[in-house]
Amino acid sequence: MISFENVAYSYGGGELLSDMTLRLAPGSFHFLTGPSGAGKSTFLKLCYAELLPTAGHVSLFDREVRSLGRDDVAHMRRRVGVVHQDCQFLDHLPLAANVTLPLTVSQREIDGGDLGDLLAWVGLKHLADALPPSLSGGERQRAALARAIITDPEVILADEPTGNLDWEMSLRLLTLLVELNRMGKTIVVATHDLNLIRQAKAQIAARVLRISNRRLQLAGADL
Ligand SMILES: Nc1ncnc2c1ncn2[C@@H]1O[C@H](COP(=O)(O)OP(=O)(O)OP(=O)(O)O)[C@@H](O)[C@H]1O
Repeated sequence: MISFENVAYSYGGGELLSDMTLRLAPGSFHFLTGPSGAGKSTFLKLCYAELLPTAGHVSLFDREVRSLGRDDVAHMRRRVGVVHQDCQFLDHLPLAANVTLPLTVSQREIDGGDLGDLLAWVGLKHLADALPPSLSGGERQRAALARAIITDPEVILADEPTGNLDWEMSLRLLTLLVELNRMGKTIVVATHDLNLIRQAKAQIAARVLRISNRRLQLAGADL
């Protein structure tokens, strides 16, 4: 699905990420950990071609990202759903319209029943008409997840999706991600929350990647 071969990334100073080699298999579930500023968000941006590596090769669905034109990137992005750390919304549009925005911009539509099912699945059907500023942190995160999966992507990348949530809401979000993985989606979740990782590992065969000293390591079974 996504592969890195000796990938490095630098924002201009020294290398932030160095010599990373990895293959994310279809249907896998990975957590990505590492200290603040280690480069977790940067890693995810490399995964969806928001950034291009400064050395090495990133392939998305067997295509080298540097060879992709603008249309190819747009097409690839539909196959990758991203839940951003800050999950921004258009505040003047109701939640339902925000969730369907990725379809609207590509001039596609969703059946009203399917949208209702999706909102019900994330527990937000009763808030379909609410404006984003009135939503709680947990509601925003679940809306961001619904928006990320409305295009039925094969891969879901989530950047600190439980960052500001209490434990109960974090578990609720984790359950949704686990269900998506059981449906066959490939998932990568960047998180600081080791308890969340332990909880997930009790339910699914999740692997834990750690960025340490610019390198990618596979964390041991102790987590
Ligand atoms: N656009 C940018 N230009 C220059 N430096 C950047 C840019 N974006 C991020 N950085 C720097 O790169 C480093 C890694 O940032 P990144 O957001 O990838 O880390 P992170 O591991 O996700 O951090 P956190 O856990 O705090 O979210 C940080 O030092 C950050 O300041």
